[in-house]
Parts: sequence; structure tokens; C-alpha cells
Amino acid sequence: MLSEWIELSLEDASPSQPSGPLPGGTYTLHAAGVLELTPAACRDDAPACVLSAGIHGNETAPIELLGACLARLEAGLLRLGAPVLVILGNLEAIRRGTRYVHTNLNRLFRRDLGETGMEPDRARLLMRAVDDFFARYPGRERLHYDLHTAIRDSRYPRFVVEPYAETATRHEQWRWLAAANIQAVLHQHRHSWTFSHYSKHYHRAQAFTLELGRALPFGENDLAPLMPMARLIEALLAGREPRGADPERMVFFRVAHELMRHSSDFRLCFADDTPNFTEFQPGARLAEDAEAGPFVVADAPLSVVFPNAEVELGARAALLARPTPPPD
Ligand SMILES: O=C(O)CCC(=O)N[C@@H](CCC(=O)O)C(=O)O
Ligand SMILES: [Zn+2]
Repeated sequence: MLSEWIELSLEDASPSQPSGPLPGGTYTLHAAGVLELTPAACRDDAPACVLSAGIHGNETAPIELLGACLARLEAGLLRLGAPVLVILGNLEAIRRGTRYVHTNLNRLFRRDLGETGMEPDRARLLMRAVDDFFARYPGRERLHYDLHTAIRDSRYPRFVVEPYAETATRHEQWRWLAAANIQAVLHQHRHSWTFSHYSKHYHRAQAFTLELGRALPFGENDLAPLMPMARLIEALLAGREPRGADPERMVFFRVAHELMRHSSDFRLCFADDTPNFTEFQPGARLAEDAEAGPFVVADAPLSVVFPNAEVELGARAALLARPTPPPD
């Protein structure tokens, strides 16, 4: 059933059995695209993990990656040894191959969300699923990896966004991510209401948004560079201590400024295909907005991440970051 779960979810079909056995434990389907794996036995220090993909429907490589890991579990190549909640985020957008249908799901993960519609309803269902899952494991370390791919190329094709929240990131996370071939880390400077931020802010989970290369349609992804990440996910599924490596292999950045789109007359002043983490020198004009005026780099260079002039009004059009020393 596990190997068919993704296809069935996308076809809006129900599996023959909503729960059943798997090597090392059981699975339970709570809702479309929400699958819980419950181990028969589990080490005390194995974290309860949320693994999510498809929060943006056109980001297919992480869905294929999770599918491959679940298939290995079902085939008995590993045994479940930790509680895991696997989530396919925006099912309708995945079916259509689009980032979202009406609005960006990854800005809606807040408990006071008032909006109505498909994506807000999905955000509420996913927040409840995460709340219920973590509540079943009080006292256990919590982890959430929200897997994405980026619209454009990047100086660092695989990087993570560390959401802003009070909870400190444990040093072992940097070691695991370095061993999984993550090349850069971007610390957020303020609350962002993304899915990974939700788990960190409300549940004190170790949580990241992982950017795993470029967004391509199903079948066009090269999963080879993601094999070290697959090994990390499999260690988490098996409840084993993941492999670690020196975090100084990664380059660390901190967001210095968030460029917002305020008016319909907004443009970015650099080429559309500018790779993530491209650095602009003082004096460079980065954006023009009829309401906010121009944005010009002031006294120190800024690296641009996730530039997108087509975002909704009032939304983030780019993150601007500077290098920062690796955490101790
Ligand atoms: O490539 C892009 O411009 C967007 C890729 C993407 O979806 N990124 C996430 C990052 C979430 C975060 O800031 O933690 C997003 O924009 O939702
Ligand atoms: Zn995304």
C-alpha cells in the first residue's frame, strides 16, 4: 500500500485498507495525503518526524524522493523505528502541476488564520494533523523537514531555510544536514508562517524548509544528487542516529531584509534567471515599486534568494541575505 499511496492520493482514490502492517510497525491514513507510520518499538532518542512535500504543487522531486524511501520501507529494506507523519501538501496543485491553486499554502500556517477557501482549509487540516501527531508523543524530540525545490538555479543547489523562532537549533542538525549534502543554510530573521515555521514556533520542533534543487515536472528529476538526503530520511524512518559531517562544509547566511511587493506596478531590476544567492554590490538597484519606491543596496553587499516579481500584492518578492559565521 505504501508504494501506491502517493498515486492513490493524487487520483483522489482510497486505499483498500486505511490502516495495516508494514515492516517494523503499522500505517494509518488519517486524510487524503496524510499518512502516519507507527513503530512497534522505538529508541527513546529517536525523534517523532514530520516529513512533508508538495506544499507547492510543481515541486515534484521531494515527492519522488519520499515515494522511493517509502517503497524501500515497504519492501523490507529498512524497518520502521520511529513515529513518522508523511504529508503531501497541496494535492490539487500537485495534480495541476502548479505552485498553488488560489493562494500560496506556505504562508497560511498560523493558528489565527481567518481566510476561507481550498488552501486555507488545507492549511487548517495539516496544522491539526501535526498537532495531533506531536500530542501522541509528549516528551519525545520533534523534527519537521518540509521538502521543496526552487524555481531557479542556485549558487548552492541544495540549501535549507531555518525558520525564525525561539527554539534553538541543535548542533546535530547541522551535522546531519551537512552529511546529507546540503550546501548552504539561510537563517530567517522574523516569523514567516511557513509549514516548517509552524512546527518550530508552536511545537518547538527542530524544523527546516529544505530546497532540493530546481522545480521540474514528474519524471524529469535527477534524484542522484539527493541520495545522501534519502539516506538521512531513511535513518529517521528507521529510528537510527543519522550520519554526521562537519557543518563548516556549508555556507551560512542570515536574512537582512525582506523585499515586499506593495503595488501592481512592481518590478525586479535584474534578469529573471538570476540564480539564488547572487550577490549585488552597494549602489545596485534591485527593485522598483510604484508605492514603496526603488530598493537600492546600501552599505554592504546583499545576496538575493527566492526572487519572484509575480507574487501576490503584500507578499515577499525576495529575501536579501548576508553571510554569517557557522553556529558554534
Ligand atoms: O524558488 C522560489 O522562489 C520559491 C521556493 C520556495 O517555495 N521556497 C519556500 C521557502 C519557505 C521559507 O521561507 O521557509 C517558499 O517560498 O515558501
Ligand atoms: Zn516550495
